[in-house]
Amino acid sequence: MKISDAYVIVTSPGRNFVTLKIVTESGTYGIGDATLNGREMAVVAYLEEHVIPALIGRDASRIEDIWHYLYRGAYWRRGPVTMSAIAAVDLALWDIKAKAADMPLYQLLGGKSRERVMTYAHCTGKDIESCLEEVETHVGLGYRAVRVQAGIPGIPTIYGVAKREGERYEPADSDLPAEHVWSTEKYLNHVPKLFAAVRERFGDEIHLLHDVHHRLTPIEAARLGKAVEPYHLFWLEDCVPAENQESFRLIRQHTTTPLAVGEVFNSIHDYRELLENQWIDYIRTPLSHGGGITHVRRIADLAGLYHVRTGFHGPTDLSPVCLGAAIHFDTWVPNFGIQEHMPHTEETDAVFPHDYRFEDGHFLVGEAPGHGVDIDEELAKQYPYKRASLPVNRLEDGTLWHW
Ligand SMILES: O=C(O)[C@H](O)[C@@H](O)[C@H](O)[C@H](O)CO
Ligand SMILES: [Mg+2]
Repeated sequence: MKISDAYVIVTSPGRNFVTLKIVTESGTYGIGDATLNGREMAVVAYLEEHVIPALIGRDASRIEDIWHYLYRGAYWRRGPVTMSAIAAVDLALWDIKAKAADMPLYQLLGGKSRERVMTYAHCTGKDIESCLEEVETHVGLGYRAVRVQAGIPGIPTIYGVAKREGERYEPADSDLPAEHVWSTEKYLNHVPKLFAAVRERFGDEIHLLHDVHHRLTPIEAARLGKAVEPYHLFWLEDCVPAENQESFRLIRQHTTTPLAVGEVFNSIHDYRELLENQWIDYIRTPLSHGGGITHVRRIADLAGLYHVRTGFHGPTDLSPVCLGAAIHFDTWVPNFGIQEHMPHTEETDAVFPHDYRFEDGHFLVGEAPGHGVDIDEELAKQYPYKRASLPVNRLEDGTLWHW
């Protein structure tokens, strides 16, 4: 199973996606997602200049060896660009191996641990009332879990809420970074009211989640975790920037609100202290940023020792290739928790034909050999790359903050 060709496809059906295709001598091919939102072309260059030339002629069945060749062989370890590039190769190789075995990927991983994959939807509104309407709609669609984010009085733009009513939320929404304003005080005073309103209207059954998007200090995060305890959240996500894993000791000492972290992590080492000290409850690293299946399954296994479950990142800036592979992983992994679900646009779904299905708040894995997601290369050509950047955030006095 020699690799005879490999190339990168950049397409922008509504937003940018980077896809790696690896072809073997027999004609069997696999595809991997290499999209790193706002830094897409860095991964393209890494793949084209440093990875693809080293892949040609290698045995595609040696996934583990190729992983270590790319990881150790780079000398420069970890980092989102490197780990996204390695992930793309890894996902494509698992796709090839499963196709060669004539099996859906979840079978190769160890078979089904569950019949379907619970997802959570994004419910956002400019204020509490419009957010409640969103929850109503999504409960009607069958979701058992919703992420709730609302506009904050006195803050003009806020993470997770679309710019204009009726529009979809898209973070990378301008050529150069848009500038947002942030006030921790206003946010902390408002969020508990949002959760009180949601519980009052929808009762205790539905799972509620919330993303702080790295904006608090540890003691502020502890205050928020305590304040929302009566509304028993499924999780509070990224409550502080997590380079300093030790921050979570303080947060954990103060609150029983479950904590999720890791959408910007790319290595098992980013999690070690968090897991060993039992400071978190869910890991978020998506397959496409964490070195692929080969590496993320090791993180999931380590997490399992500490009762920590998976809750993979699944925004629209990860392509259907990443989502499709994640649904196979979620179907297999013993310590599954939940899967984020932000529906892709029709244009995106047309470029990436796939066999996973969404039904009643859950994903159902497909039975096609491989990870079940393909790319229509002709259609992809109709959507040229356009630079798009994530916003930056400033405090009201102009200080640059975490977005
Ligand atoms: O929980 C989430 O889904 C994330 O926080 C996203 O909304 C990120 O902001 C985005 O993926 C950045 O590229
Ligand atoms: Mg998040």
